[in-house]
Amino acid sequence: MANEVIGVIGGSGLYEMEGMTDVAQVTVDTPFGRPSDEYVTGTLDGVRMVFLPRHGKGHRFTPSEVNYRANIYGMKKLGVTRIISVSAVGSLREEIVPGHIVIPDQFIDRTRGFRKDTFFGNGVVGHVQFADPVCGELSGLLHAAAVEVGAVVHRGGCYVCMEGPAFSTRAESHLYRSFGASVIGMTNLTEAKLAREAEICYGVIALSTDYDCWHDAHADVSVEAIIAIIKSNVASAKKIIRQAVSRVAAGRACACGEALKYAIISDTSVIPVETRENLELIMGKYL
Ligand SMILES: CSC[C@H]1O[C@H](OP(=O)(O)O)[C@H](O)[C@@H]1O
Ligand SMILES: Nc1ncnc2[nH]cnc12
Repeated sequence: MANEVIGVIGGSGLYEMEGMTDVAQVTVDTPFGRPSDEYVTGTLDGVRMVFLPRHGKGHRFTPSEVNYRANIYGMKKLGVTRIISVSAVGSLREEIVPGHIVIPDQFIDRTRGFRKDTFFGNGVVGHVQFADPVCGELSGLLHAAAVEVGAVVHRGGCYVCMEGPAFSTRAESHLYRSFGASVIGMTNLTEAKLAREAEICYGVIALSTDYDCWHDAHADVSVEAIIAIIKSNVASAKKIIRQAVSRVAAGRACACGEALKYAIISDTSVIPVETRENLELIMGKYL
């Protein structure tokens, strides 16, 4: 585990990670602007960790305002090779009861282009594979950890990533159900894309907090109800992280660490100097 650093991005209701030792607050500068907050570095059961609250402490950024590029860049700069996202999601399936955990393995993009969701552009073009958008190895660990701590967990499932910040209309909620999707949220797809481009493994612990607004026998989603469920389940999410982190092996057997190897199509001899400098950390070895 010597060189492995695990990042945790905390979503709604998870603004800090207790239990770490050697804790430090780190401000990270990036070519893409400011991350959501200071990163908190430390050690959890002997494993080096970096924590970042996605919406900032005090929940200051909407899902569209979060600077996902800066957040992922900062993780890379701090040496993170695997990111665990903890997120609140609405359930689109009867069997995913509020309080259950889902480890999603697919996404549907319903964002509207307001977010910067790629490091490419400004003279360098690349296309990463994204057929399997989360790291299978890390997701397997998260699933096993959830089982071990006694959570009710669903392995796999499709996460619809909507723009927000308003929740869905009832017609949209039924539409997503007709797609066969499992859960809905507003953040994870954007992060997963950038993590892939940064060659960082990405896995999600999604906490089902509500039945969105499709279910006749349950109240429509509200922030109040979401927060209540998060409060009673956040301890379980933290246990899952701790359990998963203790099982992470040194070295990665997955392909996430080479995601850019065959992705860049630009003639690297014509990449502008500033672009090259900004992307040195992310893809310098390929340019
Ligand atoms: C507070 S309800 C909606 C909010 O919760 C989820 O956030 P996160 O993914 O950061 O846990 C959802 O995506 C919305 O941003
Ligand atoms: N129903 C819902 N829609 C979108 N994001 C959510 N996060 C938690 N519940 C949600």
